Amino acid sequence: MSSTLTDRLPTQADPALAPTPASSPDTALRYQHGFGNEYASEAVPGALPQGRNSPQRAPFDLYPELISGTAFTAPRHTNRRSWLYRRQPSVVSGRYQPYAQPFWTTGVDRAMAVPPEPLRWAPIAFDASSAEADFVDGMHTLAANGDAETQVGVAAHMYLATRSMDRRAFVNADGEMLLVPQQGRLRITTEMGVLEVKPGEIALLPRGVAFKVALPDGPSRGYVCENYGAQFRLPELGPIGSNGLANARDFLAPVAAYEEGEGAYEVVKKFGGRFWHAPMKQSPFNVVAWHGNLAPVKYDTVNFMTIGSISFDHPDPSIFTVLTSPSDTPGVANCDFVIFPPRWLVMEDTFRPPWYHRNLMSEFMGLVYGEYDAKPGGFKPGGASLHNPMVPHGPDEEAFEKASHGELQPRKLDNTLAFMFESRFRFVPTPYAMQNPALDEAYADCWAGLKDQFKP
Ligand SMILES: O=C(O)Cc1cc(O)ccc1O
Ligand SMILES: [Fe+2]
Repeated sequence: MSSTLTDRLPTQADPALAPTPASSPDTALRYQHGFGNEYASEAVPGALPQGRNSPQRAPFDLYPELISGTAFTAPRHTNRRSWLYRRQPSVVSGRYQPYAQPFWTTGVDRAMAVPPEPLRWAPIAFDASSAEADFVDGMHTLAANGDAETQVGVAAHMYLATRSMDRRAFVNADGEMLLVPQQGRLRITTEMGVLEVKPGEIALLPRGVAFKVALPDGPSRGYVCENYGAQFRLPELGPIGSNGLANARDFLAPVAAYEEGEGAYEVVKKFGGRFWHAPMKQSPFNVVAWHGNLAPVKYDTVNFMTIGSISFDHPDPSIFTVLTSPSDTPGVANCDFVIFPPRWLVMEDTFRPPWYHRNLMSEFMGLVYGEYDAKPGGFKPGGASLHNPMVPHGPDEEAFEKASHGELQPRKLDNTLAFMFESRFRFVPTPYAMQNPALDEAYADCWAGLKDQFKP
């Protein structure tokens, strides 16, 4: 059944709308700028009520529906909600039945014995479980912590998707989803409109907002942070000042777009760690206008204003934080999303790669493209590494040798994008991850040759 999206030009009711930056590849798509703004968008002029949210009858007899991503009483600076004006409310649905998705797990698995040593995976391959899988069925949890019931922790997943979702939608009631594509673009249709992301860009999809994913480039792979905790937000900038790192204006939210075309939908819902599905007679992408500050957004990491040392020493990687999900303890994140983008290294008399270290925080890392300076050989795009609390790690032998003896000219680390999901909670790898042929049994050998070179 074919369907088209009505994506008419924005109207006066779109004050936040500005042209998409020239760097964007999305010629057909339009976006609104900003992070956590009061966005407003109409696919049909006049569809947004003015001056109130729920008039006795909304324009064009649309149904107003409020989606609250935070408690009604959350402090104003964290409060997120949007008003959707739709052809039918979301509650119009068939009955839910259990749905099988065995590779997508939720929260800490206390029965799992986690080795207290560094773990690393080669690129996770498309295997039998991902043949003929869409974004939902192709999701594979590599590691998770916390508990969706108590709204604590995150999971690190890898999607291995070969099929677009057609008349199938997904709703995650357990957490928001931060998508980090590694191979192939994703065209993400959401209740609030359509976003397209390519490797190097990220998408942040709010908890509870229905979406579906099409794959314009065919088989697609990438990483997902499913966040059961407080919503990701921009970090405080402290002495950095009022500009820098990820600037709010570079985040892009979609404009309202509703789907036309006939045919039933299947809605798959993740709810309390279990999966359910229900038939729907209508498309859930039936929102004609919306306003509010809860919205899916995308962000191109080329816009990250990277700050580093211009004197000496290697700074803590918190300087590369794009988004943070705080926990109840100040400064100790439920999860930080940190990137290692192209940048200049200019430090004098400094061992420039990461130091050898142990950390209270747990570090799940992935590589979108290029080489990571601490592991030039062994860490590959599409792979992953996991350094849990107090697990020692650092540059491999090759990186140590080069960085200890190389000439300290200014040097550009170019064509590289690694990232880290850093959490206060230990990541527990899944059986899928621990039994995966990509698990690098020889990871520890990359440090084995580091000799005692003490010369008193
Ligand atoms: O371990 C890693 O590779 C991530 C990391 C990078 C860095 O520059 C400093 C600390 C750190 O944990
Ligand atoms: Fe580290």
